[in-house]
Amino acid sequence: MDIALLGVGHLGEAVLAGLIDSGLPPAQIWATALPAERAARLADAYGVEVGTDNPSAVAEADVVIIAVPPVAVGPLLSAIGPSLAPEAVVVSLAAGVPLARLAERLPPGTTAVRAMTNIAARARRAATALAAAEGTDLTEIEDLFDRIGVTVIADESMMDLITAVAGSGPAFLYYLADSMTNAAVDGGMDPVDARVLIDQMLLGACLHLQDSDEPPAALLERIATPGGTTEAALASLDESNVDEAIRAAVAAAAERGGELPGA
Ligand SMILES: NC(=O)C1=CN([C@@H]2O[C@H](COP(=O)(O)OP(=O)(O)OC[C@H]3O[C@@H](n4cnc5c(N)ncnc54)[C@H](O)[C@@H]3O)[C@@H](O)[C@H]2O)C=CC1
Ligand SMILES: O=C(O)[C@@H]1CCC=N1
Repeated sequence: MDIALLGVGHLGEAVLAGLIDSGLPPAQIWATALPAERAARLADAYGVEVGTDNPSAVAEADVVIIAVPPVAVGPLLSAIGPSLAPEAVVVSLAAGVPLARLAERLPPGTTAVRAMTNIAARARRAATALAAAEGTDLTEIEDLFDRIGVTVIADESMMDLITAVAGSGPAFLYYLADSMTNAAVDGGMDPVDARVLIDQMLLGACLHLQDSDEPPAALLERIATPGGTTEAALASLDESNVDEAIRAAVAAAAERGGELPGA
């Protein structure tokens, strides 16, 4: 399968790195990035063809992955439309750009897919949701995204909410990591030790959560020894309405997905 990856920025580079790490031959990937100096740097770093000419990059591609900002999706699709192979599948990673909008800009009959993934693609631990018109065979695209993590098929009506929890989601954890690290360092902990311990705590907790069939609330109770330190922390979080704040943050991200220029 030949893949074009257009607009390799933060997310695109994570996807590129993950795909190559998964064993996808670099010769099967044609990427684009701007400006030309960035394209050259990426080509050196990953050993793939990286140029700035989108129509040339898609000419041989079976799958075209769009990783440009939402506002740039429409013009990009119009530019590549005439060069797309007749059976090409176009997968947009852009937040908030509906399938209908993709279809409007593509040649009639082109298969369009929305994929919401995240920055953990680099570590091949992305959480990806795919949405497409009813009846679309997503097997090949699912296999492709399975190389860089876990993939689910979703209804398009869920994509803004999925963007909030899966696409933006890692930022919520980095926010927590940042706050905890600052608290540890402010309390006198060595910054290197704080980083090592907090990274490992997050990784271990997430692996345990993924391994367990129990809901997060049940795992949380097991840490909270009656009358102990965790209870004190949880009471403080509740007093600050952190649950409400997280729900509001998810809602704000989802709402923004519906408002993005390009949507
Ligand atoms: N950053 C993330 O963690 C996530 C991002 N997304 C989506 O991925 C897309 C990219 O986001 P980021 O990587 O954060 O943005 P970014 O700004 O880091 O990357 C976009 C890249 O596209 C390039 N670009 C723009 N127009 C181009 C064109 N016509 N041809 C070639 N390259 C072009 C830009 O130079 C830039 O390097 C967005 O649509 C965003 O909604 C989705 C999920 C997670
Ligand atoms: O912040 C954004 O708009 C993109 C989409 C999800 C994560 N980053």
